[in-house]
This record gives sequence, C-alpha cells and structure tokens, in this order.
Amino acid sequence: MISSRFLRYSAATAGITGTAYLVYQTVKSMRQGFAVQARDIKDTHVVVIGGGYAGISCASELKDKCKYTLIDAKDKFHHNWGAQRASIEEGFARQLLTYMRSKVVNLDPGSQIVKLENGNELKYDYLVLATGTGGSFPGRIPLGISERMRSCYDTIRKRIMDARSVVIVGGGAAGVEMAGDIKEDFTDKTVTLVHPSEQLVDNDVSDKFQGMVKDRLKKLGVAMVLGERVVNLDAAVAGAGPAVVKTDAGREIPADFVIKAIGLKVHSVAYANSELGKKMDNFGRLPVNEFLQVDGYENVFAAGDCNNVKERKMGMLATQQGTSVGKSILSHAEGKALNKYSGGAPFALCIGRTGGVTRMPFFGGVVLGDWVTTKIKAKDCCLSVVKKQLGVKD
Ligand SMILES: Cc1cc2nc3c(=O)[nH]c(=O)nc-3n(C[C@H](O)[C@H](O)[C@H](O)COP(=O)(O)OP(=O)(O)OC[C@H]3O[C@@H](n4cnc5c(N)ncnc54)[C@H](O)[C@@H]3O)c2cc1C
Repeated sequence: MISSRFLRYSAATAGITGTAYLVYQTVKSMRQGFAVQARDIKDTHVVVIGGGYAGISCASELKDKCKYTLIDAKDKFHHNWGAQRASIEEGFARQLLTYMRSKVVNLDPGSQIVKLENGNELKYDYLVLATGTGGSFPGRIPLGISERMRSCYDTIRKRIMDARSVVIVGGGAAGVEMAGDIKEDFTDKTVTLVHPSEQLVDNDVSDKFQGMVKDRLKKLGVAMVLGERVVNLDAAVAGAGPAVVKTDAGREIPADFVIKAIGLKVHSVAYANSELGKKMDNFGRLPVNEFLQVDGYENVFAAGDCNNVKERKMGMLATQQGTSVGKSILSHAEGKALNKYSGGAPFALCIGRTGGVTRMPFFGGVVLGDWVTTKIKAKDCCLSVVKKQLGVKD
C-alpha cells in the first residue's frame, strides 16, 4: 500500500508548483489483483519511474485518463539541454529546474511492486521505466540532489568567467555545445576541446555534419585537440581550478579551469537487482520490442535512454517514446492494439547562441546550419518548448 506520507508529499508538491499536475497525480486508492487484461481504465494504476523527458511525457499522456504515480529521485526536473547555457548565463539555471521527488531501489515484476528508498512499496498494473542516464555536472546532476544545483551553476559560471583558459575534455555533443557557448560569449578566452577520436559528436553523424561542426568551432576560435586521450582527467578536474591537462600523445595543456564532458551511464539502480536486471545489456539498457514493452513482460515498458532502441539517445526521442508508451498503456488497458513507436526527430547541435548544425529526420537526413539550428535550439536551448510541455508558465 502507498503510505499516507507519500500522499501528503504529493499534495505538498502540488502546492509548490503549478506544474505538479503534470508531475504527480495523487493515487486515491490501490487496486488489488493485477492480471493484465481489459479493465476499467479509470481503475488502472500506472507507476512511472523517472521524471525526465520520457517519464513526464508518458505521465502527460495518462493525465485525467487513469491513476498514475510519477516517481523521481530528484525533487526537480533538470532540463539538461541548457546546461552549457546555464554555465555561462546568469539566471538561466533557475529555469532549468522544476519540482519532483523519491527514489526507487528495487522492484518485483512478479508481485507488481516497486520498492522505494524509504521502505514503502507501491503496486502497479503497468510499470514504465524511464530512468535515463547520469553523468558529470553540469550536463547531469546526481540522483536525488537538485536543491544545490543553482548555486553549483553559479559557481561554474564564476569559474568560467574568471578563467583565461578553459579545457573541455570530451567532444561528444555536450562537450561541443559547451565549447561553443563559452567561446562565443567570451571571445577573449582560450577554449580547447580535447577528444580521443578524430570524429567529434559520435561516429553516426555524416561527413557533412562533421565538417560543419568543425568549421563552426574553428570560426568561433575553439582549439581542437583530436585523436588524443587525456590521461590525468581526475586529477585535472579535482581542484576545480588551474591544472595541466596531459594527453597520451605527451601533450600538456595548461588551463585555468577544466570541464569534464564525458561518461554518461544508464541509471539502472531501480531494476538492476530484479528479474529485469538479467535482461540488461552491457550498458544497463533494457531490451524492448516495437511497442517499447520490456522483453517478456506485457505490462512493463521502458522508454528513453534506459532502453536499447537503436537510435541516437535524445530527449526529443525520449519524449516521443514516453508519449507512445502512455498511448499503448491506455489502449492495452482497454483491450485495444498497442501503439507502435516510430521515432524521428531533428538532431540539433547548438554551437554558441547563434549557430550550429542540425540533421533533419526527413529528405534523407538533410543537414542544415546556423539559421535553422538557432531557430530550433540555439536561441534558448528549447526552454520554451519544454516549458510548454511541462506546463510551466513563468
Ligand atoms: C549536456 C546534455 C545536453 C543534451 N542536449 C540535448 C538536446 O539538445 N536535445 C535532445 O533531444 N537531447 C539532448 N540530450 C540528451 C537527453 O538529455 C537525454 O536523451 C534525455 O535526458 C533522456 O531522457 P529520459 O527521460 O530517458 O531520462 P532522463 O532525462 O535522464 O531522466 C531520468 C530520470 O529518472 C530519474 N531516476 C533514475 N533512476 C531513478 C530511481 N531509481 N528512482 C527514481 N528516479 C530515478 C532521474 O532522477 C531522472 O530525473 C542532452 C544530454 C546531455 C547530457
């Protein structure tokens, strides 16, 4: 049974923010008997673990149609697409965080129960795993900790502003965006991007995309050290101040501030020690079918970064997956056909506020430059789109 404490928390959360209706729907009663069969949809209880892009879009789909509980270890939603902007622009971080709470430490698909960190258990008819990925700040924030995030963004912004030279380790999408934002706003700083491969972003982008990314970085004046691996990363970032970054090619790059932009890991703690854990791939992702049901389970779905759908892991796609899962659950509860997930979203990489590169999901993946990328993302890091989705008014 759900505890009254949990219910009170949900109500209190609803009072804190006008967006809570998208985040939590208080569960008024718990159903007994959880056979997966056509049922009165209003009696169906869906537990969604993870209030990131996938979890929120799933909950939005379920809102007003069935009972659902959205659980997140963080008390706030972190719009991490704007992490680089919040690291350089005062006041931007405030807009990246909205409210949430609680952590799932295990679950049992047999008895259809999830176990919370505080010892409480929660029964479900359908379970949605949307636990995503974690990594280093500023791109990601640790599970359960968000109250200090604004001051962490204040600190990183001050360090960047005070530094004459910044080294960013990791030339994936996050590192490229960070380099672009810093260099465009602070032209007098030396910004160096170090990446172990000659290919920035990842190996899936086309040569044209790759070329445009490098041209844009060069145009802004970002120095690139490619094909060299940093060998003293932990020591270099530990002091949060001046350091000498060393690479496996023997290069030494002095920096006033070093930013780590590598190492995303799937958050599998909710299911790793359950039956589902046996199904995880080497990255901790869960195998799903075309309806995003976890292999072998009719009433368990995985959406977003924590599943093994073969596509770029993106928030835009996680959002679509969450919506698709919500639709499937509602259909399934009514004994109707499930919704097939189809995917397809632009991949927009902003490199500074005024440009970047975007691959469209149509015309064979046409690649477009600064103007389109600024319109789609670079101007406000999609804040307005995501706020609309969350129902945030200010
Ligand atoms: C710096 C950076 C920039 C990015 N920019 C873009 C971009 O511009 N566009 C784009 O489309 N994508 C972008 N991405 C990728 C995008 O952020 C991810 O694909 C997206 O966050 C995945 O969404 P999700 O809902 O699957 O998981 P997440 O957003 O990771 O959310 C998962 C949630 O689950 C919670 N959780 C995990 N485990 C538990 C547990 N045991 N109990 C309770 N709660 C739990 C976490 O607290 C978290 O809130 C970016 C990623 C990074 C790192």
